Amino acid sequence: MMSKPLAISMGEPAGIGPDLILSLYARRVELNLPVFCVFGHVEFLKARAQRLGLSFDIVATSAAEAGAVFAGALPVMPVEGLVSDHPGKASPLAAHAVIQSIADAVEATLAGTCRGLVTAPINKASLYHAGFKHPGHTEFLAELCAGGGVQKLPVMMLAHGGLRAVPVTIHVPIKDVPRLLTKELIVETGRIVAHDLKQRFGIANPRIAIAGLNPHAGEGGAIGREDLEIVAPAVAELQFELIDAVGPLPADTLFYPAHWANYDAVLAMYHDQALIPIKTVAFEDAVNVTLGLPIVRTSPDHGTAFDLAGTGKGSNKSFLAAIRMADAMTAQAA
Ligand SMILES: NC(=O)C1=CN([C@@H]2O[C@H](COP(=O)(O)OP(=O)(O)OC[C@H]3O[C@@H](n4cnc5c(N)ncnc54)[C@H](O)[C@@H]3O)[C@@H](O)[C@H]2O)C=CC1
Ligand SMILES: NCC(=O)COP(=O)(O)O
Repeated sequence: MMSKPLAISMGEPAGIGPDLILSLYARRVELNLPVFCVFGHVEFLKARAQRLGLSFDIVATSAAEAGAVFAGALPVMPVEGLVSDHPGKASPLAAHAVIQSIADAVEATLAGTCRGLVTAPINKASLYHAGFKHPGHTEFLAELCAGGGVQKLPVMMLAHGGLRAVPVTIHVPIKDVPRLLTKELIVETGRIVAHDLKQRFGIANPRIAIAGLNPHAGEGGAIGREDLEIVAPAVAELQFELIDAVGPLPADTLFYPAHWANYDAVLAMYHDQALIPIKTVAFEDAVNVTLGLPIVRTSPDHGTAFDLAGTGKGSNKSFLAAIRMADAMTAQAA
């Protein structure tokens, strides 16, 4: 039986994502890549491949046929739109196709035609003209997966080996973090992380460290009261639910290797508190994985890298790691 493909959304056409998809496909045999299909614009992908000096067939097909096609040609689930090959120059005209490729890829994954989703980076600013209302994939995927019903809380996790960092608040202005950080949000995030580390990463009893919001986790209330009044009660609630959580711990020393090695995941209180440490130690290798959804979704940890798009000089290691992680997480459905 043909193995089910992973779905890959093409991402921002002016960015590095299409380059990495194409260059990885070119090395599919050497890298022993699992079957994947790209949700994207066929003529654009052909033009970018030509620009990069990559020569292989790119064919419009269906996800059901991807397994049969993959060895000889890159299978593409076509999206329509005005997508042109201008590396580094985002065009709002392409926005519709970029959004549609994500929506189609999610639909195919929810339907079980594809077994998991890997997204290439998007440039949100150029999507807003087309009505995109989300600060990132994470929030958009939660809406798509809800299908008009009640949305689940999507949880962002950046992972490399045993280092896993989760921002509790995600794409929000830093000034809003103290207001948005609630005991309920921390507890629900902790529950989802504990659940998905068990179910999707095979960790029987996940140990979760919870960072404080303030310097020194508030120093007993002297440097901000959120750690006493919000974070500590959330940790107590998680412990009451028999989740192995500790905190609030001072965030500045939490990512010292000998320290984080004691934990399977670190819950950080805001985006940069989680992402700066992991991107500093593992920018080329870390993977962004969304927890709490009915589908598996991974992506490289980096963005559109307009400065490198179309040059062939970008590293494809994080993208490769994202494919490998989605493959491993969905192996039972292959
Ligand atoms: N999952 C997604 O869709 C993501 C999208 N973005 C978007 O990407 C855009 C650009 O964001 P930036 O903060 O500039 O981050 P970026 O990751 O695109 O670039 C930051 C720096 O890292 C370098 N870099 C990035 N990827 C690389 C690679 N594969 N190999 C070698 N060097 C690489 C770039 O050349 C640049 O110097 C923004 O619109 C942002 O929203 C950012 C992160 C994730
Ligand atoms: N910095 C990571 C990031 O912004 C990725 O967001 P998303 O598009 O995966 O939600």
